[in-house]
Amino acid sequence: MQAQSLAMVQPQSFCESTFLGLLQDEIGSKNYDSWFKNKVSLKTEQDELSVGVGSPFLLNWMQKQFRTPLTKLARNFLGDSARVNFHVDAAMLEQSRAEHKQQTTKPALVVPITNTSASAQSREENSATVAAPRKAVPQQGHARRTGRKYASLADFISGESNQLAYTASLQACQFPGERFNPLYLHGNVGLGKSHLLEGMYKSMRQLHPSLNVMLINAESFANYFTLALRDRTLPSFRHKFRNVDILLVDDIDFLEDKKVIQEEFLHTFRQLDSKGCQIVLTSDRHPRLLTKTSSELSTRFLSGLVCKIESPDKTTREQIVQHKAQKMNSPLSKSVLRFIASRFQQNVRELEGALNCLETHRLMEASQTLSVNSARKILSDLERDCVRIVRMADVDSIVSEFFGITPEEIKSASRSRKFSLPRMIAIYLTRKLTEAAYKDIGQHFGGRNHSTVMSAERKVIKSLEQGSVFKLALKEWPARDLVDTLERRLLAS
Ligand SMILES: Nc1ncnc2c1ncn2[C@@H]1O[C@H](COP(=O)(O)OP(=O)(O)OP(=O)(O)O)[C@@H](O)[C@H]1O
Repeated sequence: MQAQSLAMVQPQSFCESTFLGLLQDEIGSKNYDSWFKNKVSLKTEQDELSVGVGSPFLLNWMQKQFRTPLTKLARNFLGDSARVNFHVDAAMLEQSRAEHKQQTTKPALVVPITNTSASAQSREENSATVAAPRKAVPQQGHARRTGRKYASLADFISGESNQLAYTASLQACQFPGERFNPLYLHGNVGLGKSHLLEGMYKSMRQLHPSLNVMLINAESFANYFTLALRDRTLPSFRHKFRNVDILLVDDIDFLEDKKVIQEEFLHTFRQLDSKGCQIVLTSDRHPRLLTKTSSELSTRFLSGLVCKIESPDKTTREQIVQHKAQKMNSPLSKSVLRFIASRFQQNVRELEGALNCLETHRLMEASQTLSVNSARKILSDLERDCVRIVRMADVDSIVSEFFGITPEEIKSASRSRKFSLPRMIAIYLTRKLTEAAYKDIGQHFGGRNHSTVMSAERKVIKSLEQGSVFKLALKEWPARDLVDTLERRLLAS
């Protein structure tokens, strides 16, 4: 479209493309491309121009930044009384959510589970990741790329918190099936388990192009299995999964409580294991904490190397943030990056979120950099929105569900270990995650006194400090893993 100068335009009937062309001239192509191109909807009614945007967050920003040029321009079309109003456009909101979801879903390739013999396909075609077929019905024919870029091991920052997992991953890539089999990586959310798995996938395919490497998440495995059952294509399903050379499975905890699928996975596991194929699994918890997984399967997970990934220490966090900022070409200063690393300590996804947030603000302000004070202000807003409130009743239900007892039994007078261990842990978690005082906690847990509550709390702290194991009947759980798992569930509930 020919650019027209804003000043030259006389009141005329509204034409969206002309309006947008003029807007581009007015605010500059960069701003136009960033905030308007395919990102807004326009409607006019009498002297009002309605601008629809894709999120509530954008709404404020657009009002602040662009009301003046939009109003000025709208007057040329709608007359001197022209007004501009902004709203969140439901369709655009939906679309931006869908796009965001697409960008953040992990799987990349769809492997066909068909009746055609997998042996007819080349090994190269078989090396693939498998997407959860929630909507997409598996395609007939060859594996299809969806354009996802895999994380690479070169971008993984190693430090004390993940050194063992990182080294073991490198070893598994170099010597698949020879060193640690299975390799089981576990840790809290956002600590890099999927990153390592994808990195291994990429590296294994480069190092061993003749091997058939499969990366899949457990949910996809379950979905494909269900489809194969429905479509009576179990033989080809089994052929596909039991004929790989390397199997990398993300989020194996997804199979908890899914007996039939666990059974199927066990057979796949056994078959691959018997051939010495490398298997790598990731999970949010230690194999012993997979309480709803058959012991046959969970003991197999324990039979190789189990590595825990911890939250990164300060130095590693700083290195991660710097590395990510560099990859984004962000000019944020070292002090701002260090500030991010000091503020978000639990998981790397949060670090990334904070970095993205600050970088977006910087872009919106069209400034070269950002001061630590502005970063502090922006991130406190972000943190305030993320606070989760845990109630005592939440602790009751999460802890009792884990131990297979009722909330009433936790609060009962019984001193049996079956109830006293869950009670002790529930008291510790209540003290840690709620604002409740000892007296109120005691009251809540069956009218116990202040010193009983303090003593329960102290016992758990001691077990955590000593790295002890909690024993109940025939089961054993590393104290730290058990408490972390319950805490994570509570914070996610
Ligand atoms: N050590 C690291 N170095 C560089 N990036 C990291 C590191 N750890 C995590 N990340 C990044 O943090 C983000 C979250 O990591 P990832 O998705 O692998 O976490 P996860 O442990 O699989 O979490 P979940 O259990 O929620 O799936 C990713 O973008 C990943 O690249």
